[in-house]
Amino acid sequence: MFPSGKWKLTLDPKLSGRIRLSQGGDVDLSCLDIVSISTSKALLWHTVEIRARGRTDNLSGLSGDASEQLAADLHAFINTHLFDLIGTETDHLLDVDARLREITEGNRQYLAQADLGRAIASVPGSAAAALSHPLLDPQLMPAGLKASLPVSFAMLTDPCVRHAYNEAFVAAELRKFQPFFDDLDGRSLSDQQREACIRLEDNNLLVASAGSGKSATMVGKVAYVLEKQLYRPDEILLLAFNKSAADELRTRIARQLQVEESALKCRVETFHALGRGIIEDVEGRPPQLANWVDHPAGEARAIEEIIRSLVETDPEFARLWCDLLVVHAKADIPAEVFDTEADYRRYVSDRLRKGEATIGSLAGVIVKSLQEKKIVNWLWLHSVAFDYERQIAVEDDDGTVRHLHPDFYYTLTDTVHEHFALNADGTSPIADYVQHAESKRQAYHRKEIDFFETTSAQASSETLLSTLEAELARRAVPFERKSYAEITKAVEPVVIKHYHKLISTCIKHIRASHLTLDMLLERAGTLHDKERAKLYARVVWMITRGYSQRLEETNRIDFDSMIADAVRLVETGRYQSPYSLILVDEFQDISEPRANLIKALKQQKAFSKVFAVGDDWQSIYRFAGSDITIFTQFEANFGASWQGRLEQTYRCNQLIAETAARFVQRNPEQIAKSVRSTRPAIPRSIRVIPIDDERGRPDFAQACHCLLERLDHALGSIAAQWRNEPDAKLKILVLWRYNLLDPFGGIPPSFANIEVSGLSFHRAKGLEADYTVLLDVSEGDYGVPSRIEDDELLNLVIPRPETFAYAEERRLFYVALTRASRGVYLITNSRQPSRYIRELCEIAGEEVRYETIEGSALRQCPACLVGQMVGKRNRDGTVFHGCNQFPDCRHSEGVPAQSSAHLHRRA
Ligand SMILES: Nc1ncnc2c1ncn2[C@@H]1O[C@H](COP(=O)(O)OP(=O)(O)OP(=O)(O)O)[C@@H](O)[C@H]1O
Repeated sequence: MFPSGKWKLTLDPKLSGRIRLSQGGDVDLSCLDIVSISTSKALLWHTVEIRARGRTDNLSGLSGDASEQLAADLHAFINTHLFDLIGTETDHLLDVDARLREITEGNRQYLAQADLGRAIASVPGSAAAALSHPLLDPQLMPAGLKASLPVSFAMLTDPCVRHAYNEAFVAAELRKFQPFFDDLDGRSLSDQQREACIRLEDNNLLVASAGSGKSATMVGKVAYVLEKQLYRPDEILLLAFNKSAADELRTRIARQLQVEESALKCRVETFHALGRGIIEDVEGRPPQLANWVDHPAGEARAIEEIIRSLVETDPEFARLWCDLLVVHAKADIPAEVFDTEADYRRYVSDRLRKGEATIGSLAGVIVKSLQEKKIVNWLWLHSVAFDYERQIAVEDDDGTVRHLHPDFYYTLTDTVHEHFALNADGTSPIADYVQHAESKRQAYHRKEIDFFETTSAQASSETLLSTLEAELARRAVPFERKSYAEITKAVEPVVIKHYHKLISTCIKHIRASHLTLDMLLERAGTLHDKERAKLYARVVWMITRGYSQRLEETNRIDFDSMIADAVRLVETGRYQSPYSLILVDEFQDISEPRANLIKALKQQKAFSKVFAVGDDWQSIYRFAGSDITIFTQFEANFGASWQGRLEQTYRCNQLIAETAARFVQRNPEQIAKSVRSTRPAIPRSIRVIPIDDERGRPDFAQACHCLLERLDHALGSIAAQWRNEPDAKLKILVLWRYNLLDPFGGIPPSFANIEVSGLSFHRAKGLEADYTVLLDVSEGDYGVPSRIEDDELLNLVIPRPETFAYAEERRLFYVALTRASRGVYLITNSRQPSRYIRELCEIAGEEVRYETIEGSALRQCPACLVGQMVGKRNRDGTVFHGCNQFPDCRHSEGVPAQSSAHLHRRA
């Protein structure tokens, strides 16, 4: 299972400052050439990565402890050699002393280890090389050696001395550069922004929060280092997540530096453009990218074509893929995994709801459980004729006639099939169920009805469908599998689309991490729905093979291969990086290949620095291959670092900022931050508008239009309070989880006082408005949180799966909540309000206002927090108030407590 095969590492002092790596042949790496040692976790094991000048080696197949130990041993071995060099090669130590004193005198600049290294690297001799080595660890230095060095060396050997120097430097610099920061990028920077501009350790991570001015800080940092002449403009690289972000950053930097954009010498790029540029630079022509790379829909189309050709040429694949679509469209998650029974019931009912990808309903049947659905879909797939819950009259011993409704009745052979909720030991989680099952068995037996049963235990042990098939085959029931065309016509397009998206993500991970089928199958065994996971593992493995073949045959590469090629060119030294300061925006969305490119650039150019800015609360691209742990475990990836915070938000008022922050931090895995707003809390600026759903789904589009009319009117009437220019309008963002909710058909209406735009939660990232309207904040597969996105299959390929339920959906909702400065409107299906609304109410209490679309206050249920108290009438005509979420919430007022449930039921 180890992709890179066996390896052996020899750390032997007799090798005179070299380590020997045997991996096929022997290679001796000089300790002086090694620039970094890091550990990372792949799917099943940990890896130690050794980066040396011109090469990178990965030692994989280690346990977590073993990788830590090996990294520590390597680190110690290299340092022992460095100390030997410093202790024995003393000729140039006085020169080093002079350089150190020169650089520290007059507190002219922030001093990172790299700056000291850069200063003394020009001194000849190995002692200076050892002292400027990036892995030099003063804590390991023998006390005797430390004491023998000149006083100035304390900057190198005593972290406290350098720290104290830098603290004093930052304080002085804040004073000195006050006028500079007072007017930067059109605003006065906060203290935290200023400090982030000044700090320049070897590795820097700025942990921000929504609306905290990350872009202003990046602009400020570039302006500051250029003002100080610490770098030339062409030594600075800024990496943005997408083209529009790169364009905006470029414009703002050029404006700040007062140069034409075309004359800007700092590079502001996307990863895509950077990778392409590196390859073009070395090879003299741009990389030959697959034709789907530049089109968002192109990749899905390519995957679709690969699937189609596999279906035509490989019967095994066709069988697996169809089973996946029809029988295993969604995971069967056991009840124990859900927080409450109500959650589980909702989950099951969502998956069974008519018209939602249920082959079962196409077969004319609405079933009661997910396992029954699996059976129905299997029967449909094999064209087996059956009746669901057909009524059968059975006479008991005493002559009374009972009517039974067996789950399945096979008309061709008059066979009855019951699917019992029984455990492997014959017990059942449902009271009296065992007796009930037994009485059914006996009744069929008495009436000599041909009968067989399946059980929940078989579903868990993956033998349900094989048992069903064997029982039917024994009775010579004919099977005829539906054609691929029939299947794709019957399966809802969203199911296919969902699989395409999942497959696309998995292909990236499988190729980037060289995952094998065995590894995927091993992971599949750890998921809840193992049968589905194993099936999917085989399917995605075959598609990945087809995908790689297609690239090879056409001599093309995809985006990740392009980045990997660029990394190779950097690591082997064929590309010489000009960048000494690399700034990375939206670092929370970084993927492994992109992180590798940053590391390669950083390691190649000696003494270069990385400044990454991001907000782990806004990491929303796990589907596109991002790995949040590169951010949360920054030091393990990049080495010792300074980590700063931006905790002041300039956007949301304090109520929204604080509520959203507490909401997202309910996931303990998110980094803890305190968020303060520069805008005071606007009371009740979070509003919930429940919409009734009398005829099927509530009409969110109509509700949205009514609300916009109302806002336009209301804001127009107080225009004097906010209008600063005659034509000014307030900005309203209408946001939705899925594009099918777009109430404007792509063209938002225009109003006198408000400027409306609409887009998905994902696309709203980075945008801001005065008010936001969030549509369909309801429970459901396509609701908030979206259940469909949280497919456990993603955990087959993600190195460190998240354990907190709907972690990414929570962050996405946080992004949506934090776009507004003045107010957020949450429009919800009154029958299925999102659990997230309840959480906001728990956090903000009375500050969340329930109202009608016209703006009249509604009375929120104090018990469940998501329902409203509505007037109800008893049979005797007396009136009481009860929660409209009955029976999920039984709260009522105005009736004696003991009889309230009873009255509700009648009401
Ligand atoms: N020092 C400052 N003083 C006043 N306003 C500021 C300051 N810094 C940033 N802002 C403003 O705060 C708002 C948010 O800034 P920006 O868009 O850079 O934040 P962000 O951290 O990138 O937000 P998000 O991550 O939510 O997209 C902008 O309107 C910006 O002009």
